[in-house]
Amino acid sequence: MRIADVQDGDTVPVVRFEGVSMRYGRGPETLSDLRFTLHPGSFHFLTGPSGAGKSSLLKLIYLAHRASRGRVELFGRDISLTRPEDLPFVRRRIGVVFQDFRLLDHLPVFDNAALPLRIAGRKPASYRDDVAELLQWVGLGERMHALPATLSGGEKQRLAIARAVVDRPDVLLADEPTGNVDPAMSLRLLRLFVELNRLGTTVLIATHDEDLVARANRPTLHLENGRLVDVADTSPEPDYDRGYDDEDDAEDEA
Ligand SMILES: Nc1ncnc2c1ncn2[C@@H]1O[C@H](COP(=O)(O)OP(=O)(O)OP(=O)(O)O)[C@@H](O)[C@H]1O
Repeated sequence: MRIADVQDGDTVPVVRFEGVSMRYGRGPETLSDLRFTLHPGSFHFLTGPSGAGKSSLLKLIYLAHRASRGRVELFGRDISLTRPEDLPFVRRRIGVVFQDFRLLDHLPVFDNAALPLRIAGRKPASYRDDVAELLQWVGLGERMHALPATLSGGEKQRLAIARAVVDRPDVLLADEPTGNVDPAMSLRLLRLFVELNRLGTTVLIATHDEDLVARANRPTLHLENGRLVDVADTSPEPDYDRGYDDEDDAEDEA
């Protein structure tokens, strides 16, 4: 699949970049003339060498940074015309896994994972079982009462993922979500992202994990020096379960 392969449809795109550039301060352009569209329910990887601008692109979508040129649309709205007081509502529709996790150190694992639900005003009784099940799935079932400071890097990463997906956001942005986990857990997390996508979430994952990209067989946005370039589609058929079966699940969850 090539980046120009944008499906036509009547639905409003979730993300649309038209000639978007950005720079940090007065520095050179970090991203230049980006044009792409993410349609509802799509699943893309974002690849490219270190420093190519992957995290910066995610920051633009998450509204943590403004474009210096061009037009960024989220959910059909031109972000430059959106009132500042409305931006938190836009952001709430986006689940993010940051490279540095951004966990709340004073809250135990369970409360960190459940935070988006609490912010949305849900009562704990309505989500307790769902959050526990999700934490079980990401291998943190035994660590629900632990504080983040006592978790390994991989555990923190899995907690950050659980928090990002728990409220089934309209969009999931994940920056190197499998950077700290072993290959079996990486596949498990891929299955979580695929399932979330099946339920309707638009997914964009920045990664260096070539195995993950090959297994998922989803279209790729590829950055080089801050510009999107076409990549040839050489992926095999989707194969989420290779080397991984339900018995493994049962063992992990036992
Ligand atoms: N806060 C910042 N201030 C100034 N320059 C920055 C800032 N953040 C990133 N950059 C620069 O922007 C460029 C793109 O960085 P970015 O983190 O987006 O790349 P990346 O593709 O995500 O890299 P990696 O794969 O290593 O995470 C790099 O040259 C980086 O040094």
